Amino acid sequence: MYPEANKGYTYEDCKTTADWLLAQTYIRPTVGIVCGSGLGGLADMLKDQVAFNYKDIPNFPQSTVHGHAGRLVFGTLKGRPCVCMQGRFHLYEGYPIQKITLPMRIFKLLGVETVILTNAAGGLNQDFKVGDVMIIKDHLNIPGFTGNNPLTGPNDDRFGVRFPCMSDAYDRELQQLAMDVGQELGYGDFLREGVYCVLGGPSFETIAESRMLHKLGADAVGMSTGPEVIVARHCGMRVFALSLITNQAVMDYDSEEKANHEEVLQTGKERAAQLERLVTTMVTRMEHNNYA
Ligand SMILES: O=P(O)(O)O[C@@H]1C[C@H](O)[C@@H](CO)O1
Ligand SMILES: Nc1nc2[nH]cnc2c(=O)[nH]1
Repeated sequence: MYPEANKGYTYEDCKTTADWLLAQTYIRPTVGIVCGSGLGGLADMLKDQVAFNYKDIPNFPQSTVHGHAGRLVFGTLKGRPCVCMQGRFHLYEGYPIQKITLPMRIFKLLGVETVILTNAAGGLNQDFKVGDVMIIKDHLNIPGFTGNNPLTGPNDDRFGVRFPCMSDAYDRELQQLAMDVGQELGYGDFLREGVYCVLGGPSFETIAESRMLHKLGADAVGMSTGPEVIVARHCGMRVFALSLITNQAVMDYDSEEKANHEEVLQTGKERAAQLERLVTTMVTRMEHNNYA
């Protein structure tokens, strides 16, 4: 009924991977974290680490992008059991969309209840500056507009319903928590909120494309996160996501700026410490407030 290309991993495939991981570590994570480009330092915050190279995990794809180490790290953040992807997968690496989102289903089967995703993104909102941290309140999933949605293909009800709602994709309590924590830590000057737009990449946007995306309501543009959020929500996990604005999308024909991956990684390095503190504090508070 469905073309072979749209066949994702089965429930049993996902279970094989999750059971393999559960057999290798006593840590039972309730929080899953995904590190964006240049933001892998988040994983180093975990204590009592048990780490796996992606190449050693059954069914797992490999990281091919500089700034994505390709390690799955289990550990604790202030006592709370977590699992952290130090490196994610992207459509432009050539993986089918079901493969880049597979880790979300593995998270679910490991017992994860809340997913925190980070990414590097280009700023479209003219009020944003490089180094700003944008709490994602919604997304535009452009690959989905052309039928490239990670839930395409047979639906397995053990994961979730055929037609999942996405108007509540980004958990509002967790957005508020991030705002509160950010203000307390003195990050108010660079903390923003907005709409993230996913494109397939790997080419950065033309000036006309950036202008169009801005007109469509996007505040930042990137190459990930949206598909992962769809799969995480499909299987009932709470989602919080943020973008580090690593560069300004070029919107002006007189501009001399040129988007490049080195700048993306450099901005990640410069903001890493604050981002790590924000996420760590949020995870601690989630526990106190019985989030998750
Ligand atoms: O994994 P993320 O979304 O953080 O990575 C972004 C998009 C591209 O992979 C890369 C471009 O510099 O950064
Ligand atoms: N598509 C896209 N992805 C990014 N990741 C980091 N910066 C950018 C950008 O400007 N555009």
